[in-house]
Amino acid sequence: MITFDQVSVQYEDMAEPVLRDVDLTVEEGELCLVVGHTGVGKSTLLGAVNGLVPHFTGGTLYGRVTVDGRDTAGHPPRELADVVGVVGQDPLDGFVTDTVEEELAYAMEQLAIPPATMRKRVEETLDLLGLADLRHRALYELSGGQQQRVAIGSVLTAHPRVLVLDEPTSALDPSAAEEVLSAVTRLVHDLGVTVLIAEHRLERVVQYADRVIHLPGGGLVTTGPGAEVFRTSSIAPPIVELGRAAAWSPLPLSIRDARRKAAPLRTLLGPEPPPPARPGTTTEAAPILVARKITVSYQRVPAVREVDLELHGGCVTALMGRNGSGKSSLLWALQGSGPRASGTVRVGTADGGKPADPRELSAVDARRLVGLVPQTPTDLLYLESVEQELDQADKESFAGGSGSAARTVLDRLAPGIDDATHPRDLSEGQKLALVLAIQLTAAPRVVLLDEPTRGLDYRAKGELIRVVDGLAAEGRAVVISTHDVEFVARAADRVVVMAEGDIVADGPTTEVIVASPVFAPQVAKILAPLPYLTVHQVTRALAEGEEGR
Ligand SMILES: Nc1ncnc2c1ncn2[C@@H]1O[C@H](COP(=O)(O)OP(=O)(O)OP(=O)(O)O)[C@@H](O)[C@H]1O
Ligand SMILES: Nc1ncnc2c1ncn2[C@@H]1O[C@H](COP(=O)(O)OP(=O)(O)OP(=O)(O)O)[C@@H](O)[C@H]1O
Repeated sequence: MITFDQVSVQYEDMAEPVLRDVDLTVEEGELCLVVGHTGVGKSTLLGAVNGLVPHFTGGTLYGRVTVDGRDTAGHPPRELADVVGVVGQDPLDGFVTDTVEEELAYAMEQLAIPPATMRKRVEETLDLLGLADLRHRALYELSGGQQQRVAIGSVLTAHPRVLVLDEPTSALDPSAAEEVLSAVTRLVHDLGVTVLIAEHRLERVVQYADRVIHLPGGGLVTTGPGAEVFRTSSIAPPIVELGRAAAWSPLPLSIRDARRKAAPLRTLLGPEPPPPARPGTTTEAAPILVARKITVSYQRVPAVREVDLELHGGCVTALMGRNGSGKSSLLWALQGSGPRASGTVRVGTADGGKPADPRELSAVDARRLVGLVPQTPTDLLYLESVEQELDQADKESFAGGSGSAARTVLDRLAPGIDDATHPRDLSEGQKLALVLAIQLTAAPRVVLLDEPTRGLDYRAKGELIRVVDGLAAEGRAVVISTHDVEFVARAADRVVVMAEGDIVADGPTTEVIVASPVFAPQVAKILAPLPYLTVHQVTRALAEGEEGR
């Protein structure tokens, strides 16, 4: 269905080609998972399938890509739209109409599908993706996850024979992600649709993949069954890390298979409580931020309802909850620039002065109290090069800055980004790393991160955890709004769960997520009822057990 014949892609300002002499065949009805580190070329590979690369991205494509027999060199994306449906990383980028219903119908209109069929498919898709209540909503009024659902729905309605999904679940809550992926799997099994998915949260997708396409770097592409590729790959979901640590063979890729193999491991770990998942930072007694009765409404519809929240220095809090439950709205209200219908926010200053409401300060002063990295980080990038962005951040931080603080953070999160690169040309993960670096340079006392792990690979997430640990150790309060349960298991001391604008759970991470069918990480599911969250806890417990003998 898809063939790559000696394909190389070279972008103008890069020394090396992103893809080099790639040969690849994807059969009809196959679901292939595309994996690789940030910036390695996954989006480029996917973009070549519908001609987006190089028709829209620039650069040069050598060799030949065909889809359903059509050569993409001679067919721009528009002429492939009846065969290939594409969902890109940023849903807003792809929207062409104004409302949910219009967007779901748009692709079908272009293909001149009869109105009665269109109606039926729109209704089916609204139900499938839980969008029925939002059908008349303007797209820009939706939460990030709701937008991603629409983007996926608008492609599914056209019933393409090839689906190309670039991180389709990055903004979805865990249940929505599962629903979308099982719907896609149904299309594969029942209709023979061919699917390519690039995804960093492998824990969500490995069990659905027929085959894994691995980009190890250097423009190379290798493929094989998941159980083989993950035996040695440098990126692996927790289930694979656990399987490797326990020497399970063949490597299980579903929770069910892993649980079957895990009985001896459970016995070995025994009844003792696991070692802590995180290095305990000492939490300060007095809160840095106190929010009381925060309410946020849009056109009088409440998104956040009278929420009370206290944030302590040294503590990392994860903010979780379904798409549209009010997480982003709460963060922006705390930071001061978002709408707040009522309620108060008080943030203590570093010098022990009178607590202030960030909403009442100048933007620069507010940013030293509360920093927020938004869900679409590109909103904060407006200069011409990476170097200019970093310099600007250093200038706005402490008294002028030394000119290298922002670069240091960036290099930890995503090494090797050239100063001269235009921020627009960075991969999604690289953009996020840049914005994080810029915000963290101002060293605010309260750091709010909205979905920071979108587009980050495991290595970058590990770095982000170290950065976050560092912030907590310096006595800052950190809040991370996220759907990434594996990240929460490793990064958070406390979990706050929102539902329909209210806080419905608040407690230590282990207590809140271990027994939750939605929020439990893979290790917890595999080892239940033992309260383990991370592979690291398991390997440490095993090592301590060895020493004890
Ligand atoms: N239009 C472009 N012009 C110049 N360079 C580009 C362009 N698009 C991507 N690149 C560069 O090519 C490399 C591969 O980018 P690509 O987006 O394919 O990576 P990726 O594996 O999808 O990354 P991520 O996991 O972060 O999405 C990156 O170094 C990126 O900076
Ligand atoms: N500008 C707006 N106008 C109208 N409604 C809005 C607007 N922004 C958000 N909403 C609605 O408010 C509710 C809360 O949105 P919010 O973005 O805070 O949710 P969230 O928990 O961050 O979601 P996600 O996990 O999908 O990012 C949602 O139902 C959303 O549709």
